[in-house]
Amino acid sequence: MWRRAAKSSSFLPLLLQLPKHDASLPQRFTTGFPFHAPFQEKGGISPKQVAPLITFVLGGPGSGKGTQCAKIVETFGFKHLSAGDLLRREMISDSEYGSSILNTISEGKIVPSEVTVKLILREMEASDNQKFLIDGFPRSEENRAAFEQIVGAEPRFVLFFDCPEEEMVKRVLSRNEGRIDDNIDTMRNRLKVFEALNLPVIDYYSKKGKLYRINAVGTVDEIFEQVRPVFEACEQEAK
Ligand SMILES: Nc1ncnc2c1ncn2[C@@H]1O[C@H](COP(=O)(O)OP(=O)(O)OP(=O)(O)O)[C@@H](O)[C@H]1O
Ligand SMILES: Nc1ccn([C@H]2C[C@H](O)[C@@H](COP(=O)(O)O)O2)c(=O)n1
Ligand SMILES: [Mg+2]
Repeated sequence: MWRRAAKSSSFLPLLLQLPKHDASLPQRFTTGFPFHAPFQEKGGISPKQVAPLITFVLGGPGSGKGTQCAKIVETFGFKHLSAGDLLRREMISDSEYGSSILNTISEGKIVPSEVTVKLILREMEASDNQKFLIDGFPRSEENRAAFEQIVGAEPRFVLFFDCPEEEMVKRVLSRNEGRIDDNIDTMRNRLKVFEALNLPVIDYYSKKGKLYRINAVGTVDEIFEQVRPVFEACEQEAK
């Protein structure tokens, strides 16, 4: 569907650079990671052939995802990939897609999935870390399906920072980081998009038994004390 829509989109040139399946290429260069390879085999397997541990971090705008990710990185050594940060970086780079991303973010809408997945995949491939916190993604069912299709992997678990709207509005409007979407009009749209597109994804992971709901009201440290045991349990499992 996105491909058809993309025909008249200014995102099209970027979409055309997406990795395509080519049986003559090593899988790593076609789908990013050889997720279906026998990861546990001993000997001769490069670090890139270890299955990555992926955690999605979801929640409404201003719910505190980025703030908590910083603490998770510090405590548990994950690589933090914020989809919004990657898009903002692409937006201010020389990329010809910058203005399309800017318009989409200014309106509080969602950038085509394949663009965002490509940016995430590039960072995953460039990283030596095998533990990824993917923040603000997937924002829609389309995001989720594109990740599964292009990267070929699923998250081990998903965090959901559950925060009341009025608290999110208050936090976003006092964030003061110069973000183009930190204004009341864009925030209203972002909240609508969150409810219409993001909540169904959260529901999907809940039904799969992968969702950890975190009460996102309280101090940063209080909230982190709910997050910590999730990662400690994950570390125990890996031993
Ligand atoms: N527990 C908290 N209590 C009060 N303020 C908080 C708390 N956690 C984060 N903040 C502040 O709220 C603002 C939004 O937090 P943050 O950027 O982490 O949210 P986010 O979920 O990543 O938002 P977005 O989706 O817009 O990127 C920041 O200014 C941050 O310092
Ligand atoms: N999966 C994503 C993530 C982000 N965006 C765009 C639209 C968001 O409003 C904006 C800011 O993201 P945040 O920093 O709040 O995570 O970036 C998107 O289109 N798709
Ligand atoms: Mg954020």
